[in-house]
Amino acid sequence: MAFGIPRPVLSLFSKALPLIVISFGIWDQSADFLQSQKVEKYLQNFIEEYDFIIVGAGSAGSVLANRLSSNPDYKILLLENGGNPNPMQSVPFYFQSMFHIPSIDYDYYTVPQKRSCLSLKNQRSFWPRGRGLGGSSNLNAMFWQRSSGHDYDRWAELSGSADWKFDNILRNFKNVEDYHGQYFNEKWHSQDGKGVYVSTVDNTNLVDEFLEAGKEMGYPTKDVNGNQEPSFSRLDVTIKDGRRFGAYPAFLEPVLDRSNLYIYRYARVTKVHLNKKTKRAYGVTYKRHGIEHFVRAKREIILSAGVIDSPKILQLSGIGPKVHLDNLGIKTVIDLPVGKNLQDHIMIVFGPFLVDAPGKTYVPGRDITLSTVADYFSKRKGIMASAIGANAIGYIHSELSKQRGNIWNKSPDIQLLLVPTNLNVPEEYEEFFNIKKGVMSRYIAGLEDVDSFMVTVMLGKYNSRGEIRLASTDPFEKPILDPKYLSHPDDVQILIDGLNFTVNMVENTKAFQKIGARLADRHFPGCEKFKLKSAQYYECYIRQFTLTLYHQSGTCSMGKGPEDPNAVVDSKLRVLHAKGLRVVDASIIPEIPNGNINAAVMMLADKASEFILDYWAQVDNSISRSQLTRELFSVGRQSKNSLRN
Ligand SMILES: Cc1cc2nc3c(=O)[nH]c(=O)nc-3n(C[C@H](O)[C@H](O)[C@H](O)COP(=O)(O)OP(=O)(O)OC[C@H]3O[C@@H](n4cnc5c(N)ncnc54)[C@H](O)[C@@H]3O)c2cc1C
Repeated sequence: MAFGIPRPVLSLFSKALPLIVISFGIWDQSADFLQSQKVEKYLQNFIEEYDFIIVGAGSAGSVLANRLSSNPDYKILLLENGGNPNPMQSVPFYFQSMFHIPSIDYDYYTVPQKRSCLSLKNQRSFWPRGRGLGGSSNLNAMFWQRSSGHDYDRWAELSGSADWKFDNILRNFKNVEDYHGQYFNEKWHSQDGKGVYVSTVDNTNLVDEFLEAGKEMGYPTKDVNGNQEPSFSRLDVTIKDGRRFGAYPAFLEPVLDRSNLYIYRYARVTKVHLNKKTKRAYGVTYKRHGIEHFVRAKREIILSAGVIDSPKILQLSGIGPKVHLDNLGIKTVIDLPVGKNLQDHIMIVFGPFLVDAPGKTYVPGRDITLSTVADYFSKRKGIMASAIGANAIGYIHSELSKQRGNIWNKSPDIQLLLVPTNLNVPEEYEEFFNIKKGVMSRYIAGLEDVDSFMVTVMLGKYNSRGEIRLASTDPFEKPILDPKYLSHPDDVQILIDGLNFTVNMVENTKAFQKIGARLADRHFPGCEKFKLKSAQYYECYIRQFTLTLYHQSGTCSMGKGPEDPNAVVDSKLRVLHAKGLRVVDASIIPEIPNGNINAAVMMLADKASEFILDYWAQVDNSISRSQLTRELFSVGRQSKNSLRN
């Protein structure tokens, strides 16, 4: 008989884990410091120059560095503010234990939200963001979701370019994945050993019940990563042999020996320099181990610092809303809506749903045994080989969406995620999500050892719009983040529909009735005055327990061009009115797709690399190199046919 590791021991372990991570971080940074000293003298005497400078080595930056350095004629510099991925990040089960550790997480918080996040400390949502080679792909929950094709057809509409239609980006999705999941079909997937390794989660607790219940509700079991329709499926993840497989092993590690790819770790970019007259971006300032440097770009600078830091760097460089920059005394070089259009996926962790079927769900403290741990480290299997135990997913339309009609021409607006795990480590949850002390333990009091599960209900379409602004001109100060969660009434209604659907599915389908599944008969703290399962109760739950699913996007939105008041970049991701400057990361997303966005970010980076390589191949074929250099650095005397890029 196996004995569970008691909850206090689990708790102690999750507190000790950061120490191991921090120690590695100190060692890694010191090693980088010593190594950097070798080139420091050289750097002080010369201005370095590269064809392309990529800022940020996250999901997007890693793809770009890989693709652009495939041309040996191009000299690429990749500047990354963090170090190597931490070995502890490879264990999927440690997912949330990696939050708040400065060497790997930026540890951002929003400003207090007005009518949402009520159970969170100071009503502030905690936004972890990954730091280091691989960026947020080192810190994420590893769910691999492409979203609905309709979402990309919408990008094409918003950008005015057919380049972004689903049919025209399917190739890019295939380019970035190495698919070993449950639904291999070469029309939709690629399995060529390149790209991110995708598998299907191997723990199957409650999966049959969930998929059967989905069918009873009218949703077939299908590949949600092919031509997505409203349907249910087991969950695909970026996990290989029980280990996280992020952007670093997929795109950077295989090309570290390319002699034309230079990677500076612990290098934080603080400014992009633009020629005042021509608006050509010609270099960046970065700080590495306390020393400031300037480096020049011959062809392009590409910002891939993520949805928070790319707009921040632009604003610090004078590219942003004039009113905001004026307030801070920054001279506006280009007036653009940088930082606006902030979107996110709100998740409501809903439940607990109790079941009369012992062993069907994970009860930490009972089911995490020494042999679970031994199994993981010897066979890389079991609950520790998944992020939060989540193992199945569904995409549905809200009632609101159905009422508005035409559902076959638009993407499902709700995602459901099955998490067959009891919430019995309340203190950890409070810490992970910045929840007020005691809220979770009050909510689950008495249910700690009961078999139960949760369903996360995710708002697939974000109708509210938030923004990111600088707090000051200090590049090291965190910016002001305001998602304005639930400020649009549709967002509340869609989530209410999602909670309603979930209770209906759990309590009224044969598949779940067989195991006696039902919503626990208790109120979420703060919602006691509402009748359980009423619309008012659901709204209260949603406003109390508003959590992010960490998919912030849209702050340097792609649009139709200079006439589009919402656009920061055009359909080729070039910053409007500038030359030699692109943004390529989650910030260019004009409208958030309905699935987790890592796949979309890698896809868009692959697409951007095609734009860049095609463009420069044409340029190189049409003019000589010396002419090219003259073109790029002529100050105030750009020739008539000067390059738009
Ligand atoms: C906790 C968490 C869970 C998530 N779960 C999932 C999931 O399960 N599935 C999914 O699809 N998506 C998930 N996501 C979202 C997804 O991982 C991100 O949207 C995606 O990785 C963003 O990629 P990016 O290239 O835009 O930015 P990032 O990957 O964040 O990369 C930005 C990089 O730029 C670097 N940088 C920042 N500022 C500077 C600077 N000034 N100078 C130099 N470098 C800089 C950063 O250190 C970082 O490495 C999750 C995200 C988080 C944070």
